[in-house]
Amino acid sequence: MKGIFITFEGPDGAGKTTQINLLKEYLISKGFDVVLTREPGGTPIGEKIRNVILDVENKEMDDICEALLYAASRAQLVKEFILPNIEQGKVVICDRFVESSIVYQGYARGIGEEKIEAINNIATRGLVPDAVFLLMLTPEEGIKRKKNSGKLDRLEMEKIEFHKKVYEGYNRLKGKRKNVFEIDATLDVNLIHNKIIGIVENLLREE
Ligand SMILES: Nc1ncnc2c1ncn2[C@@H]1O[C@H](COP(=O)(O)OP(=O)(O)OP(=O)(O)O)[C@@H](O)[C@H]1O
Ligand SMILES: Cc1cn([C@H]2C[C@H](O)[C@@H](COP(=O)(O)O)O2)c(=O)[nH]c1=O
Repeated sequence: MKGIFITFEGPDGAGKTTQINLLKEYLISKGFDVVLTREPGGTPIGEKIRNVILDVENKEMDDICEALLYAASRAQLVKEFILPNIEQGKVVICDRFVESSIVYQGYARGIGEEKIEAINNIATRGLVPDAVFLLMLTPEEGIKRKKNSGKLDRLEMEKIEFHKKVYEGYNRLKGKRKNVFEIDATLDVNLIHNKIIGIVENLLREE
């Protein structure tokens, strides 16, 4: 059996990591072979790229340079980790994927969705997630959560206007894609988890 590819999206601090870990435990308890990864990063090369992108010292980074670095990390991750694991029949769960680039670089930075898709069609080799869980939370609430939980990276330190555009960008994107499942991230952690399980169970039945 071929594996399944699930991604999590949403503004910073929406609760992706929390839900990814819960979903992993649930699927393992049902006997699935599950692997987790994240973007940017997830491979030795990708983690180096992540450090460059998110370093707060890199204030002068050009927007196109940023978009290409995210795509470079993704290209390595798809080739080295995601595709081989899907081929081996595993459930691959990724913290962010192309949708983040479309929203953060394409919309919030203003590069445009078409250019971001063009770069990323090369990076992903055409791979599309079976399901994208979009955890939606207002920028104010997301940044408050992040500030309470530790240091902010270069993207998280952007002005509130940038985070408002990210929120707007996800709202625009969600209607356009059949594989995107929006979930209210202000709900209780377990309630969100149960909603996700319901959708994943359906997906697994269809496989
Ligand atoms: N449903 C929830 N309600 C309230 N707080 C939550 C909820 N889910 C997660 N949190 C808390 O919000 C903070 C951010 O959660 P988490 O790290 O899972 O978010 P994230 O989306 O992975 O963040 P990032 O944008 O850095 O990837 C953590 O302190 C976590 O405990
Ligand atoms: C994949 C991807 C990510 N981003 C942004 C989103 C976040 O602010 C950071 C990643 O940090 P996280 O704590 O691991 O969520 O990078 C982006 O702008 N574009 C992308 O393609």
